[in-house]
Amino acid sequence: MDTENQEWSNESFLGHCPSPRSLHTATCVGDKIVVFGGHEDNSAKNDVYILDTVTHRWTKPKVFGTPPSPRCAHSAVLIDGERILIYGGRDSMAKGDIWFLEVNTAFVRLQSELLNMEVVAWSKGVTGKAPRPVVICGPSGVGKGTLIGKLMKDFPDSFGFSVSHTTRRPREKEQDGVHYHFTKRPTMEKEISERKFLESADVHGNLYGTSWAAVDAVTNSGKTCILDIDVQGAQSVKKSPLDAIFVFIKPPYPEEAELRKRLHGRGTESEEQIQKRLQNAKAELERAKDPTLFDHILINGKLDEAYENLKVCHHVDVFDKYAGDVSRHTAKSVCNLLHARLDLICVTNLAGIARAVLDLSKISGGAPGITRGLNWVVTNSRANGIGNHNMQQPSVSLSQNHKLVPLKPLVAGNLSSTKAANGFTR
Ligand SMILES: Nc1nc2c(ncn2[C@@H]2O[C@H](COP(=O)(O)OP(=O)(O)O)[C@@H](O)[C@H]2O)c(=O)[nH]1
Ligand SMILES: Nc1ncnc2c1ncn2[C@@H]1O[C@H](COP(=O)(O)OP(=O)(O)O)[C@@H](O)[C@H]1O
Repeated sequence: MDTENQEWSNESFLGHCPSPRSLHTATCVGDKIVVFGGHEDNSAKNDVYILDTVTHRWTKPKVFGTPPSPRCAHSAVLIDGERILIYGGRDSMAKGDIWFLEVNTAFVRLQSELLNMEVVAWSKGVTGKAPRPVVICGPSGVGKGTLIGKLMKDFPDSFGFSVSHTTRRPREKEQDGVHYHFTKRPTMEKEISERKFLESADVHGNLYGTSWAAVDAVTNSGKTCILDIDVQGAQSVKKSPLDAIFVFIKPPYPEEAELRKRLHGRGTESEEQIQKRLQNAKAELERAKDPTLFDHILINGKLDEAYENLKVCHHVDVFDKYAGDVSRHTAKSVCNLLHARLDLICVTNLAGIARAVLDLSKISGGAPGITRGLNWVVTNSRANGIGNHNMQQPSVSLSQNHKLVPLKPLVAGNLSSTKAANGFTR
């Protein structure tokens, strides 16, 4: 439809077009239209297609991250020209989850430039302050594996390990898929060139890397993701949007002698390999002095003490997880919320019974990890007052036949005036 001349035309298009479908969404992003999901022949879909309205060409973009489950009848709205928020929908059951399809974030632009193709990236939306991933670094033999093992054993429901890929040979007790994904160098190099890795590095003569899938598997389960990677990897992750906490583990003095003793005690490396690891340890300890990289430096002298200290680093985050709890919101924070109206999305069911506002003003993270900091405010639209709010996710019935609507900015001025531009009263 030419909206200037008010004329319909039947256009032809090039490229890889989506199969016929219904109940999908088509979201305008500049000159492009991004189509997601929908319904075809009794099954829901979760694929993504992009139509360039200038060149009239369809493309199936390269997709990073784990996509949401197939769905139709969902809602979609573009946020800040960068990412499409996808809410709810259904396959055989109604859904109330939130996803972000990043179409123009820094991460997507970089990947698109590197691959010279259309790229999109999925990130799961999480309400409240979901736990931040934790990157653990330290020289070989310092006790990273031992400390992480204790944490995972004591808190299996809270922490999940990002299983790296490596080209080194498995040690006697190591299991493929649990400690590492053991692979061959040509295979890993090919996968790195296909951009399946968040970061990778040559360490002690072997390739190591964290795949997007490894991080997604943990973050999508809602657990805190723990990454055991070297300092080069930490530097790459620092530049990514993963928003992690960085912990460096140091040996007690004399550092080199202690590492040598522990590596000999572990008995998993040859003398030559131990020498190489000790040599690299010097550089790693030096790099750890960079005050911009690490949030916490822990000395693993007495194991129990180091473990208690490590738990303190994590506890900060475990408590953060609950800081966004609905019950903690006060009337004051709702007023603040109204001031951040450009960041709000309204969800209304067609029966008009209930209305929910999703506050996006505090979101953080994003692909390749989750997007955290979302908050729901449910209001009773009949009462038309945000005064009798409660903070909770809409019921699943709200997840059908809904629409996502970006709210308009408030009129300038004091909120205590009787009525705001959108009809909400205080
Ligand atoms: N960059 C990067 N480093 C990794 C990864 N996985 C493990 N490493 C690091 O590689 C180094 C060697 O690990 P490993 O062979 O298990 O030996 P260990 O450190 O002596 O237990 C350690 O510094 C690990 O932190 C990864 O995915 N990426
Ligand atoms: N605090 C500690 N004191 C003494 N030995 C330790 C301590 N922490 C770990 N170890 C031992 O040191 C060796 C290396 O530990 P490991 O966890 O494999 O190190 P990393 O994963 O950093 O290479 C293991 O044999 C482990 O039992």
